[in-house]
Amino acid sequence: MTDVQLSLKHVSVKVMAGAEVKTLLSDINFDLHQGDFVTVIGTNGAGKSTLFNVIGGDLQATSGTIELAGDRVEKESAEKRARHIARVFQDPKMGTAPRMTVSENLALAMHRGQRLGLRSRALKQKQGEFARIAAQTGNGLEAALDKPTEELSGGQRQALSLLMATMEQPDLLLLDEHTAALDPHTSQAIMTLTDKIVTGNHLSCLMITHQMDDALKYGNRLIVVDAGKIVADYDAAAKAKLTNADLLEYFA
Ligand SMILES: Nc1ncnc2c1ncn2[C@@H]1O[C@H](COP(=O)(O)OP(=O)(O)OP(=O)(O)O)[C@@H](O)[C@H]1O
Repeated sequence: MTDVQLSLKHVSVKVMAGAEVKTLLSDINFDLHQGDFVTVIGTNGAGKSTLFNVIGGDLQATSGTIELAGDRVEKESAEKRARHIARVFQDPKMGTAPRMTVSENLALAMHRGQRLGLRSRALKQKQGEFARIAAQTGNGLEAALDKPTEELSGGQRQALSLLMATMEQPDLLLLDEHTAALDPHTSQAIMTLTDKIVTGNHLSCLMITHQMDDALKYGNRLIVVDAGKIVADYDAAAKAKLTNADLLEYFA
């Protein structure tokens, strides 16, 4: 576990807010190693999503460098960085094409970039494989392969987003409060699936969550973002000793 998969050095993001310069991220230094599963917590407005946006290229760093899977990417567009990064958002509607069926969505995600084709014969040939993949979710997705995703439950749709995001082993997986819109039971089911996929495939992953129990339970490292800075970084051993109450102090 020594390969650095993501490295941010002196990354700052400043934007103009009216006549004033607003600092969104300030001198972020952070290395993520291959297979690290890091939970990210912090108050509303702390800069967690901004951190994901600057890693993903939706926001450009004002200064500093970002290295991803050995490539310098801080000047690259979000589209170019997408070859390395998969992201799952809070809204289950964001990750799938609503009018397309589950099978069609899986076909689009398969072989990232090289589309499998959406002709019915090609899809039929893959039904067995799609059913096997969908069955991992444990929520009946395999019985809904021919349904448009807009007819799925939020939990099924988010499970599909997660499967699609991770199908081709991204260099980096960004989970942006991906269980926040789900009921507690469904949220836990998606977290169980997330853990299975991330740890089972040894993926490098950053996961933002407001659920302190999940921040403690999952992953091998925990970081705290506050006012645009990483103010705490707990490795697996330190994280194992943390309690819910310790984390809540960051929100006092
Ligand atoms: N493009 C932008 N221009 C100006 N301000 C921005 C921009 N993007 C984010 N901000 C501001 O930066 C701060 C950090 O926002 P961010 O969304 O990263 O917080 P967060 O930690 O993800 O919060 P939450 O937990 O509420 O999702 C906020 O004050 C937000 O309004």
